[in-house]
Amino acid sequence: MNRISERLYQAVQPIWEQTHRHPFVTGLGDGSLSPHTFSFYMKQDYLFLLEYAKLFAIASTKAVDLETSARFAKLQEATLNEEMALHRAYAERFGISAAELEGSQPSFVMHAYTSYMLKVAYQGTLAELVSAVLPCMWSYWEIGKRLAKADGALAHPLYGEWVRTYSSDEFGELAQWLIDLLDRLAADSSEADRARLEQHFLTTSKMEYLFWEMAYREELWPIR
Ligand SMILES: Cc1ncc(CO)c(N)n1
Repeated sequence: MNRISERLYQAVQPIWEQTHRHPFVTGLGDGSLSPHTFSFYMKQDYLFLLEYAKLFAIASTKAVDLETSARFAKLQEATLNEEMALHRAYAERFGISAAELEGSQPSFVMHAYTSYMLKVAYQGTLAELVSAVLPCMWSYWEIGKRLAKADGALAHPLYGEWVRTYSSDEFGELAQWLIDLLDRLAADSSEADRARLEQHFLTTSKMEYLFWEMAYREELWPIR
């Protein structure tokens, strides 16, 4: 099969490599990241995941077969109750309540990123939706795997749990399922359709980078 995922992976390499070198990401691995900055990130990521989970609900309604529809419904459930539970547990350690997390002020980048994906989800095909949401999962898996190899990163008292979550086989299987699904959905698509999928994938890969940058700068909006 002509796997579109291979083409997408090649296309985003320059962006993903920049992401691996970003000081927020390297700081998670060597423990040099400030806890205050991490807590800022957690609040934005909590708002992000609340919107991200909705994308899976939309995907579930766009899926044709039972298995795909059910997997997306389960993915929404796991995002809200498992991935976001990690954030709630982290927040508690910082003395931030779940209500406070949900009531955080949304940053410009969080807003722009989730709005883009929701637009694609409402207007596009299931393949388009998947191509837009895939960099989130796939790039986190790549980051998790890379950080897991850094000395002491898995055992770090503050950031170890983050690294363990995103480098886990369980998270990797989810990402791989989404990659394989996109390959199947795009198997017979035209070059014009494939180019559109690549555009979404590039756009949200850049948004991922900007999300790290926003968190590192603790920037809510570039203008007051
Ligand atoms: C911004 C962002 N991208 C990806 C993930 C992984 O689901 C996450 N939690 N947050």
